[in-house]
Amino acid sequence: MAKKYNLIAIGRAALDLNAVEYNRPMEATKSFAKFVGGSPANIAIGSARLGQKVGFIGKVSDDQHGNYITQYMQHVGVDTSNLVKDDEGHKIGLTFTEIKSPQDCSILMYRDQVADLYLRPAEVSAEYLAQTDQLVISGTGLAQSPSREAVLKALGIAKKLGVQVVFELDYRPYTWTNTEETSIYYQIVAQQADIIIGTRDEYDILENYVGNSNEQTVAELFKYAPQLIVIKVGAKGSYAYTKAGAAYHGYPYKSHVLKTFGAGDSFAAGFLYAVSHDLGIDKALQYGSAAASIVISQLSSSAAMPTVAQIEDFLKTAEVIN
Ligand SMILES: Nc1ncnc2c1ncn2[C@@H]1O[C@H](COP(=O)(O)OP(=O)(O)O)[C@@H](O)[C@H]1O
Ligand SMILES: O=C(O)C[C@@H](O)[C@H](O)C(=O)COP(=O)(O)O
Repeated sequence: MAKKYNLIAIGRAALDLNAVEYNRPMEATKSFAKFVGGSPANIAIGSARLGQKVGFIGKVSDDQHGNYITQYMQHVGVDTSNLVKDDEGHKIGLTFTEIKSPQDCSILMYRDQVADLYLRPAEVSAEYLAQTDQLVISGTGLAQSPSREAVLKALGIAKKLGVQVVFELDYRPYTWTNTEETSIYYQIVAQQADIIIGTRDEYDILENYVGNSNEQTVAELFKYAPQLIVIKVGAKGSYAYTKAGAAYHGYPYKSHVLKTFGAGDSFAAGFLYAVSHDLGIDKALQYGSAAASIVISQLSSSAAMPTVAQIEDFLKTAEVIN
């Protein structure tokens, strides 16, 4: 019988405050526009925009910002029954963005004592996870307890129930104490995940070593559960590898780039949509690249997530970056 959800994501839902005045440093930016953010929330929203049935496990502040995030996610069709309100006064995470130029963008995160990292294991429901085909785990959820144990509980339940586990490495240094610790927890989850998605730099963090080739990285991970591994390299595109030995190159598409953040989350939503619909790995990489090109041409990450029709339209005229 078909499950109620194609995908449930676990991790942070937060706020993006995106510079409205571009091409200047943050010090000179006066106006910021508010959007829902947080990598797993962006992936959930992107997936819902693509018509996937989506749920979310997380924690938001018990205030106007938490209300806004919950309401926005409901508005785009993400189930928020397991997006709980913090009862200990923790606040929402904030991400300020700086757009100095389309090539020179950065984010500044305020993530001290943020509500998402206080998600408790007791707030992860096996009944909820039994209703999904896929669980998307964001690496940042492993950064601190009790969120770390909540994520590991979700992983254990998913494995027991045969739910496909996707690990989005989503490395944000702000919330980690040191990279050795990150590597330990990343390896625990990566070795049990069915699909891993991350940038080359994030795999270096996972390995706690800089210098491995993609082939060395995937050969090591394929000794464990993973069946499909995606390694992204920004404007140079992406690579996908299967345990059966196939390798694919995802070409990036030309875009009227406004800013580069949001690329990874939209890529994940597009890629996972195509994988869930058995469209093949080449198509999945095309969907990921196209979704990313669309999102980086707009101010927001979450609000710019494309529909399937937008991706298909884009691909009709898309030009590959060589
Ligand atoms: N400047 C760019 N122009 C076109 N596509 C891009 C650009 N930057 C990223 N992308 C697309 O987005 C994907 C993910 O970007 P990447 O920067 O690797 O991830 P993240 O945003 O997670 O750091 C890339 O594989 C590529 O398809
Ligand atoms: O993940 C965050 O908390 C910040 C995001 O909401 C923000 O939109 C962003 O930086 C997304 O960038 P990406 O991970 O490169 O897609």
